[in-house]
Amino acid sequence: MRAVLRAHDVRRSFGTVEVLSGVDLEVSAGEFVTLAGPSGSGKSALFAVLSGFDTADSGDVLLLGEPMTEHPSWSDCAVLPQVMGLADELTVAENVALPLRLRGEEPTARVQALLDELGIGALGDRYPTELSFGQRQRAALARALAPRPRLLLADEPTAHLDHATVPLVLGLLRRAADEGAAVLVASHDEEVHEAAHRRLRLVEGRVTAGDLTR
Ligand SMILES: Nc1ncnc2c1ncn2[C@@H]1O[C@H](COP(=O)(O)OP(=O)(O)OP(=O)(O)O)[C@@H](O)[C@H]1O
Repeated sequence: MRAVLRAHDVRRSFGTVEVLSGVDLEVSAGEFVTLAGPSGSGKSALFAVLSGFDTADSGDVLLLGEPMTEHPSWSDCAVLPQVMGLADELTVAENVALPLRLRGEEPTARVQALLDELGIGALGDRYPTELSFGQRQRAALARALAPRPRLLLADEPTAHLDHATVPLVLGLLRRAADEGAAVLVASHDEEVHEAAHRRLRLVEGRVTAGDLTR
């Protein structure tokens, strides 16, 4: 398997507190990997660095063998942040279609199919502010999946969802990996970790092989 994402000795401090103290990790094409860790351990801080949104103080982040850039394309790296970041001036369907339009494609049936699979097929014409948090989270996932990204980084993708909806989201994340994406998911949700091929854990600023106890 080929590493799509590789981080080596990544360090990041805020003020005098070193949150990431030499993180090493790799996620390969076709893998669904989860990251656990106590609240405040630095999972979101790590995702910000891994997605190019933030810059490490030192260390390397490589996407497809190249240094991570500040704005990777949605096709290379799609991010589902904890704060969902949908564009409020676009409808849900327009939001999901955006990564396709940005690479010059007309939106396809895939946009509606993803919304349908996530149980929000009737909400495509609404604006994000007219949706519940859980519905917005699903719309943001649809947008991340639409361009079939090589790397998908999802921070707490089930945080606002009810029990019936979690399997829909996990099914789509697994399918993205089965179709060749490298998928890394930070979560406190045991159900998410149970669905993973491999589990990691962030403890005291470093990533280790994880287990189901958080
Ligand atoms: N931009 C920032 N400025 C200052 N401190 C920050 C910043 N970002 C994160 N931190 C600090 O880094 C630590 C890790 O935060 P982070 O949000 O990454 O944790 P987390 O593991 O994602 O937590 P949770 O599971 O609760 O979402 C916290 O102590 C937080 O206060």
